[in-house]
Amino acid sequence: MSTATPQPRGNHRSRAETTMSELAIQLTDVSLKYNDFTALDGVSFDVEAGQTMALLGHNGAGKSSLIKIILGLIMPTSGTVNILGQNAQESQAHNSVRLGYLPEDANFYDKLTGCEVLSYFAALKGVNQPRVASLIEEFGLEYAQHRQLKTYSKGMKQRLGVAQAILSEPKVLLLDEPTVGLDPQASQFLYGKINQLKLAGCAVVISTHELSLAESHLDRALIMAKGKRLAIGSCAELRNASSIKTRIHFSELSERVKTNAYLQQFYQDGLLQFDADKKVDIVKHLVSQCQIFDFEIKEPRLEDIYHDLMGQSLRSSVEQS
Ligand SMILES: Nc1ncnc2c1ncn2[C@@H]1O[C@H](COP(=O)(O)OP(=O)(O)OP(=O)(O)O)[C@@H](O)[C@H]1O
Repeated sequence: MSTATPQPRGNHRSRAETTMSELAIQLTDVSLKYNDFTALDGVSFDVEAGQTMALLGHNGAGKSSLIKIILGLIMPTSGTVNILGQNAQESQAHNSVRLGYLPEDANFYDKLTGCEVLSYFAALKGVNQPRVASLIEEFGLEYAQHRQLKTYSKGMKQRLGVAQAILSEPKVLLLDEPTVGLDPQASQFLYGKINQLKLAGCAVVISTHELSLAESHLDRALIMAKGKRLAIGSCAELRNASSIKTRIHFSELSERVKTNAYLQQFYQDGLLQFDADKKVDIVKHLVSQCQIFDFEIKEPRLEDIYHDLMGQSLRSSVEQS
């Protein structure tokens, strides 16, 4: 089983350089049992302020359970959870303003209007009415704000749910499958909003099955399988952990590549195929030694990496049984 452990990350500071106060979310060795069933098994990860972490995994992998633990809604059976520098359970009341949460299948009382729902949460969180009005407008719900929720479509309810989650401009935002039911424009708008919050220092955790959408917006991903951490890292780090090769296609004659002492080991079926961490060296050789400038690099997408790592995990658990 491949596991990408957190390495010093491109633009990000290494763990040693990150001070405790910048770690918005910190879970250490967290396990959770529902009666005899182990839903989470020794999961550790952290999220820095201003970073987006995607939670990925099969149905029942434990993503929603992790989010509820971060919120302090359920207690882990063991392990520690620190949110914004405080223990999650002890600081639950205080955190209700600093944390924003969109539950999976968010359901509000459907006799209320959209405006009433947001105003209710605004009152709970001490948020003023102009903020409610501006979110209703931004999320394209102005025309329906005085209609009861039972007249809303799924996507309209989801927009309202996301508006509710970011109402108090939280320091930690937890979104459980936020793009389900959203049309492509609304999804892009949501990720745009998330980017704004990140710039303001918000740590964002998104549980999602929509990998291609999440890929360009996440800083790191945590891949869960059967309650365990399967892999964690940036897309580049996960690529390195995956067995899927990066490929370079070139339109020019490949004779120079075939005969190059370094490149020939990666040459196969008319293209170069190699592990992601060799990319820089290979491109340097192509350009400086072979004078080949017209080529296309095809890196594995997050979805391919996900399936590969899940497959490796499945094979390893079959071998162990
Ligand atoms: N209250 C509960 N009582 C018993 N088992 C539970 C409870 N809540 C969740 N589980 C179990 O814990 C496991 C993890 O559930 P969880 O909802 O965290 O998964 P998930 O990764 O969010 O799944 P999905 O992608 O389907 O939403 C599942 O096997 C689920 O059946």
